[in-house]
Amino acid sequence: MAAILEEIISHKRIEIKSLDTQQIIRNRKPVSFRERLEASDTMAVIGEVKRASPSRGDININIKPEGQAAKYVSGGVDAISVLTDKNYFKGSMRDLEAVKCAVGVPVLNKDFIIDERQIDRAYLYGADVILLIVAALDDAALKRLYDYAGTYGLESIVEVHTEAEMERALAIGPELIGVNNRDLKTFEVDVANTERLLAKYGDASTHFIAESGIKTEADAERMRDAGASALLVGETLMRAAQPDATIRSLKVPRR
Ligand SMILES: O=P(O)(O)OC[C@@H](O)[C@@H](O)c1c[nH]c2ccccc12
Repeated sequence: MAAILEEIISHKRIEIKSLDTQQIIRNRKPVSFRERLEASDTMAVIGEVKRASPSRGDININIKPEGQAAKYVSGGVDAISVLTDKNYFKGSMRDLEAVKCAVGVPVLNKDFIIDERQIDRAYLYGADVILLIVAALDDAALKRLYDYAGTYGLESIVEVHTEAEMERALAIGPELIGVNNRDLKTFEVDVANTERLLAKYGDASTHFIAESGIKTEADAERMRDAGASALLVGETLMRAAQPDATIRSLKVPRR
């Protein structure tokens, strides 16, 4: 496993020790991102609320997440991702809750999920979608957490970076696969990673979401031509003077 990811996960193991097992009343039906994606005739865009990151340092730490989310919605965003990891990304579950209260589009809890209690918490704070990072989980845990999220009606984006991870992801038959263009070992970002992986696996009956390093309309077209039907965009939107205009430019027509 990549060095930084390893460090984040070992910190996460300590952090989750203080999470309680709780009886959760399952009276909320999550909003489907997959349905929205399937109904869209343009590239779907997931806008991310990301205050900081280990590779970029502080990006926009004093942002009001609900205000940023409202700008994304006015640009026609299809979902909003909220980084909730505190230590490395300066986010929180309160950021997620604030966004959920402010918007109607599906909300993704972006974190390093290794335990069922984090999924309980995601549901409790209003998430509709969670992220499962293949590189952070063994096959049994990946399957177990994927199925557990499903019991809440939460959708999972299963994230891969390499061919080996793609094979492991496809083995559980997920509806949504995120292809990360960022190498968590070197922090290098290369949108050609999605092109390489989808050239080989693009025929699989799943939706592919291109993640990281997407800046321009030309990038969006490249990801579309590679076979992605959605984009996950963080830094570009967090730094944009007008995130709504940027989102509009990324929602390129589907093939
Ligand atoms: O800011 P960018 O380059 O647009 O990237 C967004 C998103 O892909 C990135 O934040 C991300 C992808 N996978 C993750 C896993 C954990 C934390 C963060 C991420």
